[in-house]
Amino acid sequence: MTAQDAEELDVEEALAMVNDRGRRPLGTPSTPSPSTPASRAPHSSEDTRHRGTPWPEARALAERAARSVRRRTLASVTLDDALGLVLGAPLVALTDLPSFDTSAMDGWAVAGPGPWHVREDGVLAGHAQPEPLTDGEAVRIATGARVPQDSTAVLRSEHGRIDDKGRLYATLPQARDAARPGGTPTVVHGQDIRPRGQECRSGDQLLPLGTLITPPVLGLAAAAGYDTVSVIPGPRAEVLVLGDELLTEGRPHDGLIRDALGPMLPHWLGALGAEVMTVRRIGDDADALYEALKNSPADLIVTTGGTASGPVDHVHPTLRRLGAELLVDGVQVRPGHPMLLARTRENQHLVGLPGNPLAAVSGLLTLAEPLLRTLAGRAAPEPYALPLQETVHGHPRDTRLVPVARRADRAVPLHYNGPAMLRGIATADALAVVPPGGARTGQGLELLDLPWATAGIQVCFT
Ligand SMILES: Nc1nc2c(c(=O)[nH]1)N[C@H]1C(S)=C(S)[C@@H](COP(=O)(O)OP(=O)(O)OC[C@H]3O[C@@H](n4cnc5c(N)ncnc54)[C@H](O)[C@@H]3O)O[C@H]1N2
Ligand code: MOO
Repeated sequence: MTAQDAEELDVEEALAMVNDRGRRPLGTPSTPSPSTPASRAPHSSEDTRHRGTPWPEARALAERAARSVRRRTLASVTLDDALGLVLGAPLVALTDLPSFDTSAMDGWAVAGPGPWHVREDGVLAGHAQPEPLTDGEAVRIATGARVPQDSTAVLRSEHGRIDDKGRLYATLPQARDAARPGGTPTVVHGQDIRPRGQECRSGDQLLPLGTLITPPVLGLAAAAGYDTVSVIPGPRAEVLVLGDELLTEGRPHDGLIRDALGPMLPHWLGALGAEVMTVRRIGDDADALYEALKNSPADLIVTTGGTASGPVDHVHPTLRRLGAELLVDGVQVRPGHPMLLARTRENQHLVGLPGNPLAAVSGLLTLAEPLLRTLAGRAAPEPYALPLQETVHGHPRDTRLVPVARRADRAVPLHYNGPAMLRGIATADALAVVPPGGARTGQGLELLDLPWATAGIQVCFT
């Protein structure tokens, strides 16, 4: 595909190309067929209605919900704003790299066999094109400087010696000639010259559409001549923290507790590819929630708390009042089973995370991760499994997500993994997917990596 073809793609086409390359996680069934309306999936059987959607299916539904979102246009952003986004067009070299024959070392550019007469002037990086050399001539040259035309090689400064008559001799330790009696140390043609176009020619595709823009991608784009890059815009997310019992500072007191999700979620969502617009605390006020949902311009609204059926659990009633379509209403996973996914209006979704903090993490990785990843055009992570260091109890019917640390190619289950606890996940590398009934020592379990555990930079993507 040419750069121009790529410019003409819209986001949906770009996403289709990216996502077709994606792989499904272990144990995830194929996405429900397009003929099965997502809205019916949670109600497909009595059992499901009662207990929620099976965990793998919930993830597939979240991914599929993102694919139903209308076409968005690709954006052109400066390199400063591109980190963590995905290339919306292939990165095509705008120049040869290097763009001129370049000295790879500090030393002398030399022409013909030595010894050489050293010219008075020198050549520095960024300077004008030097005069060509003639055989028997050398000129001082710096790393990164343009090599004079007709140079044979660059002789490193530590491999040359200038005699008292100003003549340069090679003192190459590795020169084969030098080992022979009477042999003259010489230089190999082209040595320590990086020829123009060695890395790429102008027009070469350096990276395909769909590449995650990491720090080295930014560097490569700059080297290849880019000021801006075409990207799939990050989905905009809004976080609504519910609960009258939440404090935003100080120690818990009088039955009030600190909001643990407000400080955590925007960064986590950012690491998953979202552009977080706001975090709002709206207490247990059903009207405030309704207004916030009705007026939100976000692609994804994430609520915390209020998903169960207590007297102030307003999420379900408010979604009904809005006429939202519930795509997932409860998931067969522990913790976090009351989590939900709804289509609030065309092209806008809501993920309802349970209020218990680890249950909220479970909802984040079960529903928000596939949705955001797909909207952002990121490829699904390569599925992988590690053997368990020790037995983990399972839920009789539901999947369990258990924080684990990776130690010497084993998954070590962490304690303090109750639904209300963050102490275990705070030192975890991943969540292990424990099948119903549990898993024994040595059994291989699928792991969902935490974004910063594998690529620390991603946490800075917000
Ligand atoms: N009758 C039932 N009660 C509950 C069920 C159930 O099935 N039937 N499920 C339980 C499970 S499991 C979970 S998980 C929670 C989910 O509750 P909600 O999503 O409605 O959340 P809340 O009731 O608002 O809060 C639960 C818990 O978490 C604390 N919380 C809430 N927000 C935060 C926050 N931002 N930071 C820290 N902690 C937070 C809140 O104070 C509660 O202690 O429902 C069970 N009940
Ligand atoms: O789903 Mo709840 O997190 O089990 O406590």
